[in-house]
Amino acid sequence: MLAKKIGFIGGGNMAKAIIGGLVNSGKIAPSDIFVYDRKADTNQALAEQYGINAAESADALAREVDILFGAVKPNVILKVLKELAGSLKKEALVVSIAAGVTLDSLSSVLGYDRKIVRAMPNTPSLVSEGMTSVTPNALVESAETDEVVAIFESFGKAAVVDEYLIHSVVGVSGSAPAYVFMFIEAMADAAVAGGMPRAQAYQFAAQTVKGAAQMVLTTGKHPAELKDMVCSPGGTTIEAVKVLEEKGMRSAVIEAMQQCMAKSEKLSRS
Ligand SMILES: NC(=O)C1=CN([C@@H]2O[C@H](COP(=O)(O)OP(=O)(O)OC[C@H]3O[C@@H](n4cnc5c(N)ncnc54)[C@H](OP(=O)(O)O)[C@@H]3O)[C@@H](O)[C@H]2O)C=CC1
Ligand SMILES: O=C(O)[C@@H]1CCC=N1
Repeated sequence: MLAKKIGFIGGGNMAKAIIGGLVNSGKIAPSDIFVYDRKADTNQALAEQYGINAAESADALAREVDILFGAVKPNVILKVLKELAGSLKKEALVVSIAAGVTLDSLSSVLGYDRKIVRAMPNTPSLVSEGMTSVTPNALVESAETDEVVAIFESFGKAAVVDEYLIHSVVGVSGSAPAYVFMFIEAMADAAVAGGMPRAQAYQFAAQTVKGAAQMVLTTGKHPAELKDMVCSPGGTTIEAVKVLEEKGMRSAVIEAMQQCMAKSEKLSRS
């Protein structure tokens, strides 16, 4: 059990995924989790769903917690953290999950003596399959970094990365569930076109993506070798592979991710 009080400023999609993952892990008591969103109904819904505490204000939450997650949009996070900085406990650690907001800009509003971690999680955290990067500033001790990694590992995988790699992380895991959902939706559409009921099509497509991912993670084989194992000579799969190559699937994915990473870089300069 983690004997720390953890707070969330912002109770939107990502905060909900982390809170859900943490509570489901059983590694922290829901009574040690606090949330403050500017919408009262969001606070109430999260408190009811997960048995956590809804704080009365951002300041009240900041005074209470040992680890504070900044889970508001990148364009407001600096203003929000600046306003509550004076209420934080001296030793409290701040974890920002905002895309494109650098450790330096976070320090500029929280104080250069504040322990800060930049993290980039993703929404599969909600089903305990998250992938999160963790980047501490120089003041964070290694035991504290381990603690933050352990928090994220309670609902998935986590790894420490250098700050310059965060743009790649945004592209390959932070934003990536969206592209995978589009892929699943497109596969299901084709199955529906072939006559399969919609719900069954989603089940077949999603389980196949999950199984293929599991093969990459557990067999140690190159993805190309795994693809070759599916392509029977003169068979069905190679026909699909040919069309995906003709339509430029690989370059579409690479270019899409490069745009995503470029936006992450642009956000960090603004
Ligand atoms: N969604 C994702 O997959 C991922 C998101 N992130 C990062 O997580 C952060 C949150 O993203 P996401 O959850 O998608 O966004 P959401 O818009 O879903 O959540 C943000 C929440 O914060 C609320 N909020 C805004 N201002 C304040 C304030 N001053 N005080 C308290 N609450 C406030 C918003 O309310 P309102 O709706 O009224 O504005 C909203 O409910 C972003 O910085 C994003 O970069 C990182 C990785 C993945
Ligand atoms: O779209 C966004 O900006 C956020 C960051 C990573 C995933 N969602």
